[in-house]
Amino acid sequence: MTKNKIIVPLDVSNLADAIALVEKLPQVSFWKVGLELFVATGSDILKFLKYQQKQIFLDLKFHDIPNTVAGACRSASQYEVDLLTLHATAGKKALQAAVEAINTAEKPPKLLAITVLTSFSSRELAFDLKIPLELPEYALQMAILAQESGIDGAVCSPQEVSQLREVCGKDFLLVCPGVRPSWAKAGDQSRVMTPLEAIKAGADYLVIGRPITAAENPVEAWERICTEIET
Ligand SMILES: O=c1ccn([C@@H]2O[C@H](COP(=O)(O)O)[C@@H](O)[C@H]2O)c(=O)[nH]1
Repeated sequence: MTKNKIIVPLDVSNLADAIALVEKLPQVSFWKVGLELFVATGSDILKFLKYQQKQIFLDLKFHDIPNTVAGACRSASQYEVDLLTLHATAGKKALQAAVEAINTAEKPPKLLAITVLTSFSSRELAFDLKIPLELPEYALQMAILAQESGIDGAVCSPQEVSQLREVCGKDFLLVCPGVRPSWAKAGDQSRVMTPLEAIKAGADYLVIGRPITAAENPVEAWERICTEIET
């Protein structure tokens, strides 16, 4: 079912607001917990989502030396979340250490490597970060690095997903934020596509936040997106 492909981020600053959002949208089966909420509430929100039998994407984007990344992944594994992120730019040794660290967990999460944050434009990548490759090529190289290190999948913009799918194959999980229906504002996202375009391009999951959570009527926004994808 297409709606199971949509992950909604709980980008709020406290547990009460997070619970209110989950209760407002009982149709959503997959929620993302990111830095803002996890730093504020720790594992309480994860326990709540587990109790509600929701799937959980813990998006903490680890980026550190191999030993520290491994320790963070080991600690995160205890929560039995479904997806967990780290940056591909942490490098091969850190990626491999992460894979090894979660292997001993009872129910290890799928690890996803961030390729290039969807808020980045080509211009920022070239001029601010001084990356000498074109953005799509750089995102692809980050995904290949992750795959060769044993990581399960990547987070990328929908604009790069078809190329990553072609090179990395059907079993490599591709999760896309930077998704905007035609009627929603892009905000700080630079590399966007509509939900239908992103699915057609080969994304396994779409992360759609503000178009739903900041809408006047989140339930209506969710249903509108599901209808757009299904038709
Ligand atoms: O490259 C990335 C990686 C993660 N994100 C996260 O996804 C959501 C997107 O929310 P919107 O409101 O739909 O913009 C947010 O939690 C980000 O931290 C991303 O946007 N890009």
